[in-house]
Amino acid sequence: MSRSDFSKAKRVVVKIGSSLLTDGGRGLNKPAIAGWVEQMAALRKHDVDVVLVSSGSVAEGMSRLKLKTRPKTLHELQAAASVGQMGLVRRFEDEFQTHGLLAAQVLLTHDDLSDRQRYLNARSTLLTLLDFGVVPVINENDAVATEEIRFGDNDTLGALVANLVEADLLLLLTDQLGLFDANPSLNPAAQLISEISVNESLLDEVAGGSISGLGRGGMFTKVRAARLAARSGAATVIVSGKLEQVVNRVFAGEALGTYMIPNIAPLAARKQWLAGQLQLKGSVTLDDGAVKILKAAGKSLLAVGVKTVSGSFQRGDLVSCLDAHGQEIARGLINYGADDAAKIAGKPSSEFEALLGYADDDELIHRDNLVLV
Ligand SMILES: Nc1ncnc2c1ncn2[C@@H]1O[C@H](COP(=O)(O)OP(=O)(O)O)[C@@H](O)[C@H]1O
Ligand SMILES: N[C@@H](CCC(=O)OP(=O)(O)O)C(=O)O
Repeated sequence: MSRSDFSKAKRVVVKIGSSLLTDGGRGLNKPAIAGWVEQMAALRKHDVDVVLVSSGSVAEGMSRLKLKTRPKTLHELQAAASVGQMGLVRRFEDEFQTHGLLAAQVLLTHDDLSDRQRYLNARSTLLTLLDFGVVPVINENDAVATEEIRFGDNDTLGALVANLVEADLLLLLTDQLGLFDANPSLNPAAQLISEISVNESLLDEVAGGSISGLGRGGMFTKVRAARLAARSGAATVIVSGKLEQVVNRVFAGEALGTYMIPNIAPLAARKQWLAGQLQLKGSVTLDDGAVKILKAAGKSLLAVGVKTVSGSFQRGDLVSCLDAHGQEIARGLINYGADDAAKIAGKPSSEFEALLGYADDDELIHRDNLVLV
């Protein structure tokens, strides 16, 4: 896909970051919100489905509660988010209404998307809203999201939503012109990267964290988001939400921001869901033979190829498969808990019964539950 194809996109996820929405921490930037909504409404007029992922609940809550700095404790953050979310959705609802559009609030936690059934439920709800012509306004359900079940940043949430609704385009609107070859907030000589493949390993070096105290993930999570989105074939553009008519101009193919080219083979729907799982419960280190077999794709992981097991996980948990250098090569849902996996590591399945007193699946991780990274 090249930039000129963006105009053919039928479904787009627009993510607006905290750094941008909050007018430097002084509550919501209302004129800017009106501007983005106007542009999204223009897309709707051309029958493009629009899903909005908006941050800003904590920042708006801080402003309403007159807190000068971002709260430190989780409960204060959750309280601030609950207060702020009211202002956020109200603002979007009012703005969409002026264009004759309905908005719907959808709050998600990581837990909602890591459970396959709930993932599918969320998908059906979002698709139904789009069928109704409604613009879903999504944020993390901060009021209940504890550390273990948080996305933490909305870039990741935006990418998983792009997977869920099979969007063509993910627009990450932020406070910088795009992704630079170094953090421009720290290095004035940094250069904007106009286009780059999501596969490019350089990305891991240049994408730093957020220093504003408002945003959470910085560019690190935007790069990860672009890679996740690419798994369902979505193109990602990281671009400044401060540019005049930015959404329409990106749609028209103008070379703004950073286009993260999704040139990886898209995964089947179930594997996209697996790839979007973030909470690893442990890891298994493989011998070189098993690494080769997994990389050749399409094969299950057998216990015989495992050298060591670490972490405390249960059957069905997500674990990482590492090579001898500790590099992750795949992740998947494991068929044995950590203690049993350690007992059968390096052994053929014919010995499982003698070692464990029972024999379950032959595979440690079945190929349907395994995804290369
Ligand atoms: N290579 C980079 N290019 C651009 N910005 C970067 C880079 N590395 C780190 N950053 C930081 O990422 C910030 C944007 O991320 P963040 O504050 O999380 O915004 P948002 O709320 O929009 O997600 C920038 O303000 C900048 O400080
Ligand atoms: N969900 C929270 C925090 C999300 C957040 O800050 O994300 P981001 O703007 O992507 O760095 C909020 O609405 O304030």
